[in-house]
Amino acid sequence: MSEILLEARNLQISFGGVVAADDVSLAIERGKNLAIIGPNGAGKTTFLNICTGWIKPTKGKVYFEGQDVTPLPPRRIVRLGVARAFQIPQLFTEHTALENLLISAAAREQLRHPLQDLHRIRERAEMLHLLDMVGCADVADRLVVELSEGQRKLVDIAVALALRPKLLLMDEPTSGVASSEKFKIMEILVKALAEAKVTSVFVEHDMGIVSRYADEVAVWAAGRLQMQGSPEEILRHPDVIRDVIGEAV
Ligand SMILES: Nc1ncnc2c1ncn2[C@@H]1O[C@H](COP(=O)(O)OP(=O)(O)OP(=O)(O)O)[C@@H](O)[C@H]1O
Repeated sequence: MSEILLEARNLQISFGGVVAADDVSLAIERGKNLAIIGPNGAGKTTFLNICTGWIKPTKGKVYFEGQDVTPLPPRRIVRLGVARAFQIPQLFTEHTALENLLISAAAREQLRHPLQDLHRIRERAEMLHLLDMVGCADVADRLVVELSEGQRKLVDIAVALALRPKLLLMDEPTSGVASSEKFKIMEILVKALAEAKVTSVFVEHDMGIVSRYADEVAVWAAGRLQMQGSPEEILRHPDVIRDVIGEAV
């Protein structure tokens, strides 16, 4: 039986004259990979920012595992199990890949001075396993600044998984990566999410990626959720082809 992990109800927010969320209601099922598609400025990132508590809606609510998380600060929402990965990986570039995961583990365990106490963090084996899950075990001791963009994306996902999330929200996980590498990264990512039993939402502009890796697709336009359904149904819809994709996938 399907179970709702996160539910947004009637979200509303405007920035000046721009309506970035206009009565948005969306339910995310546990265990699914949901893709969000839509033109630039449609409000996709705003939706993720509301779910993580970074932006507070003027109306509407977000429920995570049935709990109203709308008024909570972002760090409390992270602790409940909602993690975020960004279009540009948010990593400490002068630290190694493993150290970045250890810092994440330290944040999870609420250690006060993670950077000073890195060698004392006990979760080393768990972090090495996460790096292995994203195919980056061999670069564990390399500085992030030396890694390829693709490796940084994967390490960034491992850093998010180090928080032991139940839900991972991602803004264009494969952007900035050569198209030949995109599918390889998504393949690794989707496998790692399944192994860690993490539900995901990812904003994506590449319809090839959406059709292959999303279980469900939500279409955004002008701050509104226009439709939601299976990739087969959504990517063939004439309105989606006309307004979002430009041509059939
Ligand atoms: N903090 C903010 N202050 C002012 N305007 C904002 C803010 N955040 C978003 N907006 C505006 O709200 C609208 C929706 O932005 P958002 O980033 O959510 O769109 P998007 O669908 O993610 O776009 P893209 O695909 O280009 O990333 C845009 O017009 C944007 O300029």
